[in-house]
Order: sequence, then structure tokens, then C-alpha cells
Amino acid sequence: MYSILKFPAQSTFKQIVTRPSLDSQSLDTLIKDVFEQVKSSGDQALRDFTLKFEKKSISDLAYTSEEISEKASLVPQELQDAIQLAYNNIYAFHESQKLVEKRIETSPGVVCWQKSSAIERVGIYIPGGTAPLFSTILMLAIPAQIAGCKEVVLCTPGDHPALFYAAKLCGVTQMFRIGGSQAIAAMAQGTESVPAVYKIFGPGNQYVTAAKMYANRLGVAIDMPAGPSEVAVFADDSANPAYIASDLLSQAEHGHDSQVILVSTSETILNESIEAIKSQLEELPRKEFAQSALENSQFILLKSKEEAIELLNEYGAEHLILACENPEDFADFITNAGSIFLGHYTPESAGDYASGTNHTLPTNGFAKAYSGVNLDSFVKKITLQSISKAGLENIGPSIIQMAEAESLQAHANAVKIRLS
Ligand SMILES: NC(=O)c1ccc[n+]([C@@H]2O[C@H](COP(=O)([O-])OP(=O)(O)OC[C@H]3O[C@@H](n4cnc5c(N)ncnc54)[C@H](O)[C@@H]3O)[C@@H](O)[C@H]2O)c1
Ligand SMILES: N[C@H](CO)Cc1c[nH]c[nH+]1
Ligand SMILES: [Zn+2]
Repeated sequence: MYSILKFPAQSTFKQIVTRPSLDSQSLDTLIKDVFEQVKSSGDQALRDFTLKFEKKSISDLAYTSEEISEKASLVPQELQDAIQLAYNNIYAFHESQKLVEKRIETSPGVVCWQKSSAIERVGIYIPGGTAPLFSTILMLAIPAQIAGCKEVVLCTPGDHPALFYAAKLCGVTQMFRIGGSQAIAAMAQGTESVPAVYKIFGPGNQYVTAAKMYANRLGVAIDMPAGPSEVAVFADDSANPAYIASDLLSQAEHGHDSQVILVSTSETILNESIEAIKSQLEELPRKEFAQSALENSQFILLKSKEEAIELLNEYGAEHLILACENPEDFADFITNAGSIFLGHYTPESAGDYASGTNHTLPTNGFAKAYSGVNLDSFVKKITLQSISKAGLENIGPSIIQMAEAESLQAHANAVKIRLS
């Protein structure tokens, strides 16, 4: 499990970076069944699946506002303060992503611009199977709040007081005690209690991720496939093996199916990091999760930084830590990653909680095509245009030419009638 792969040929990079495979056929069958049952039996199906998958018997699916306030009040002051600091930083970073309206005169008399319009009803999934990820509420509900989404529906199987505190702080409008694929099926299709939403956000395990992809096939928008957490670290001789080990373990502890990789041009750093992992692992309460995730891990020795860049771009890590000298120069060459952490004092957990960036990020190589969650994820961009008579005189002949060449006479007529 801790062996070092030394100087692999570049032609093998694609194969080296494959993620642990899932039995997608039986997963698809299960998800289809969950969606069908939730569609036909609504709330009762949600209760039945909760009993089946979580061994929990529930009657009311929604939390009342009194229940939310009562649970939120159990959060100790120090944790409230920590959440407030994270809230402020996440708010500031996402607010800075607001669209600045720019009107462009593309031809004289022809003006085009865009506006942002919030998605009115969004659903956010907050994992809670083995750890109550209340930080994910901040990551999803803060941008929803800034965007101006009217309804924010939250589903979670978790019960930690901080989940309720964060939900209140971020203006969540409805909260349900439902988890897994059944929660996604409910938000996608609607039930007696759970409203159908236009877009579903949030990370989760393989069941949640597969259910989001299924919902997407039914026409419900999703943020992205955000599955089991992963991190890749690039380390040169300047790196600190104890720091590297702590970063790799921080993602390995998420779950059995997490994956971590360490890429280095220094065999000494690789060996010392492996030793540091072994000793730090012993102290972890979630040692079992981390240990099985480490079975999917890779320690790779490469000849040069250029090879490391090639391999890391092929991997497209959810998180990429650059524990090296001049990390900004290195980052210039990275084209595929969810979020990049630069230098020796930027642990990945800073982005997970409080630096300000979003931690809901594409996994499983989806960073090649998807961005992580950001303010734009919660809005639609509507384009607007306004053309004066002189403007239409300028571009009209081109429109007529093109419409007639496409054999669409009515299109051409809409211009001709105004110019005649
Ligand atoms: N990519 C990201 O941005 C990101 C962020 C945070 C967390 N994560 C990932 O989220 C995941 C959280 O996983 P989790 O399991 O702790 O919580 P979870 O809430 O995603 O899943 C728990 C639910 O899974 C369902 N389930 C469990 N076993 C099942 C079975 N056999 N069949 C059908 N359904 C079943 C249950 O309904 C349960 O409520 C981790 O893999 C973590 O790495 C990813
Ligand atoms: N690392 C996770 C994203 O992959 C997010 C998270 C939440 N809490 C701790 N970590
Ligand atoms: Zn994490």
C-alpha cells in the first residue's frame, strides 16, 4: 500500500491516474428503483428507504422552525465564532464574483449586455452519513443567499447541532431529515412534503452522486458530480513531509472511497512522507476510513517538474497542493484541478472550512470539464439587446443574407419589414 512507483513512462500516466472503480450497473439499478418508488409513493417511500438504508424510523420529514432553533442553540460559543469567521470569508469571496454589468455596442446602434437572475428554488444536499458536514451548508447556502435564490431546500441525514445553526445563519428556507439517493429523488421529483427544485447542489457518497446524475438525465440541473474527496500533492525538496502526510490524511479520512496521491521529484521526500503518514495515522479517530482510502493511494517518483505537470493535468484532482518553491509559477501550468493550494502554509483544510473558496468541487477527473461551485452556479445569465433603427440598418443586410442562405425566409422578413 505504501510502495513508490518509480519513474513510470509518460505513456502510462492515463492508466496510473484511474480512480477506484464502482459497480455502476448495480448502482444504476438501485437508483432507478429509488426514483420510481419516490415518484409513486412520495413521503412514504422516503420513510421506507430511511429505515432500509439508515435503520432509522422517521415520521415527520421536515424540521419545524422551532426544532431548528432549539438544536441550533446547542452550538457552543467557540464553534459559533468559528462558523462566523468562515461565513464572513466565504461571503466576501463569493460576493466578489458578482457580475458587473457591461453594455457593449457591438455595431453602431446595437447594444448588448447580460444580467444575472437567481434560480428561484434550489436544493442542497448536505452529507451526514459518517461525518456531519455542516461546513458544506456554508459553501452552498451562502452563494445561494448572495445570488438571491428565494427558496433553499436542504436535505441531510445528519443531526449535529451545527447543521441547524449553519442552516439558520445562511437563510435556508426548509430543512428535511432525509439522506442518500432518496433525498435527491425527492428534491428532483417532489413529494407531498418536499418541493421539487430546479437545481440540486452538494457532494455526497456514491449513492448521492449517482442519484444526482440520474436526476440530471430527468432534466433537473445539477452543480456537478462531486463524489468521494481526493487530493493530489506535488512536493519538491523544499517540502515538509509531516505537513504532506497531514494533508494526505485529511482527505483520506473522509471515506473508504477517497483517494490521495503524492507526486514528487525527490525519493527522500516520498519515503519520509510515507513514514510520517504511518505515525500520524495511528492517532486518528477515523483511522479505519483513512487506512482503506490509502489502499487507493499512489506515491509517484518522477524525473522532472514537467512530467509532474503532465501527470497532474491528466489526473485533474479535486484539490491540488503545490508544496514546492515558486508554487505560483507551477500553478500557471495547471489546466485541470478543482482548487489549488499554494505553498507550505496552505493546507487543504483551509479551503474546506474558512479561507473563503468553495469546497464543493468536481472529483473523479471531472475537473477537466467542470468548475467547482461558485456564485454563477446559482444564477442564470440572461442576455439583453437593444437596437436602434440606425443599428438595424447597419446589421440588417447581414441578417437577411444569412437567413436566406439558411432557407429561413421568415427570419429575413422580420428585418426587411422594419427597413422597408
Ligand atoms: N467533492 C466534494 O466537494 C465533497 C465535499 C464533501 C464531502 N464529500 C464526500 O461526501 C461523502 C459523504 O459520504 P457519507 O456516506 O458520509 O454521507 P452521505 O450523506 O453522502 O451518504 C449517506 C447516505 O447514504 C445512503 N446509503 C448508505 N448506504 C447505502 C446503501 N447500501 N444503499 C443505498 N443508500 C445507502 C443513506 O441513505 C445515507 O443517508 C464522502 O465520500 C466525502 O468524501 C465530497
Ligand atoms: N474536503 C471535502 C471536499 O472534498 C469538504 C469537507 C467538508 N468538511 C471537511 N471537508
Ligand atoms: Zn475535507
